[in-house]
Amino acid sequence: TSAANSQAAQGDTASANQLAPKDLLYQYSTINGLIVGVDDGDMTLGELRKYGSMGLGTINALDGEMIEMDGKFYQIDSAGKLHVLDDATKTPFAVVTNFSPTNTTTISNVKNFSDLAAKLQSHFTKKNDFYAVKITGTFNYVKARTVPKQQKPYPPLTVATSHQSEFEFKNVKGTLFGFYTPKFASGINVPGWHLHFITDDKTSGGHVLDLHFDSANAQFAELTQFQVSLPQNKDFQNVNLAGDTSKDITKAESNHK
Ligand SMILES: C[C@@H](O)[C@](C)(O)C(=O)O
Ligand SMILES: [Zn+2]
Repeated sequence: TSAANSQAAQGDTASANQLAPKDLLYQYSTINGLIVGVDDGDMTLGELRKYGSMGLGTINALDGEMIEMDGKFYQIDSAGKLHVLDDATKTPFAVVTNFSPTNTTTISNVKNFSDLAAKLQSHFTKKNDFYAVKITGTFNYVKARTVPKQQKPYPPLTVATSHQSEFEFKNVKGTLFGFYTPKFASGINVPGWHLHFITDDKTSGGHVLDLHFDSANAQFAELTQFQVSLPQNKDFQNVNLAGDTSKDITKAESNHK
């Protein structure tokens, strides 16, 4: 009947325009997948955008760092150069959200990464939610890395990151974006803070290893929904993901020097 058809049409329209909930953390694959070298995925960035407008990750063959800003995906390659990624690009690991910050604050006198983490956490009311944060401003110093493209058979992430390029930005205008994952989800995602960086002039950036700055603006979103899309390829489905990877995650994700 025409009523049923119009109802169905409305339904289709709604689903077509349906944005993922603003309190959802959506990820494709797990950090343990990358840790053991599952560096190819089947999720395209065009598909990933349906779940979030802001995010981070990498692209197939672990070819550099990826950051999503307002629905646009960027790669920072091992030379530290930024490229716009097209929707057909695939990712083996990405974390996104429809970023709708619920509160904004100024973060000041940040000495290093762990000081930033402590200052951010002081704004959290709940210890076991996920959070997204966007930090904008001029940073006195940002140290960021980019991983080089890997060849098959892909090595563990700790091996790939042992060949990473590191870049030091001084008095740089840019944006840090990333997520806080509670420790209980370690292995599915990176426990604590995982931040990527993009310069305002969109020429460079990377995975944040360390930083210090006088003052910047921070916007937070509390994420109470958590969705993991599990790759159905044999690479992911055949590996053992049950090991304790906490030491490897720390080694691969944090600053060494
Ligand atoms: C490419 C990697 O450096 C990644 C996914 O950003 C990470 O593990 O931090
Ligand atoms: Zn990263």
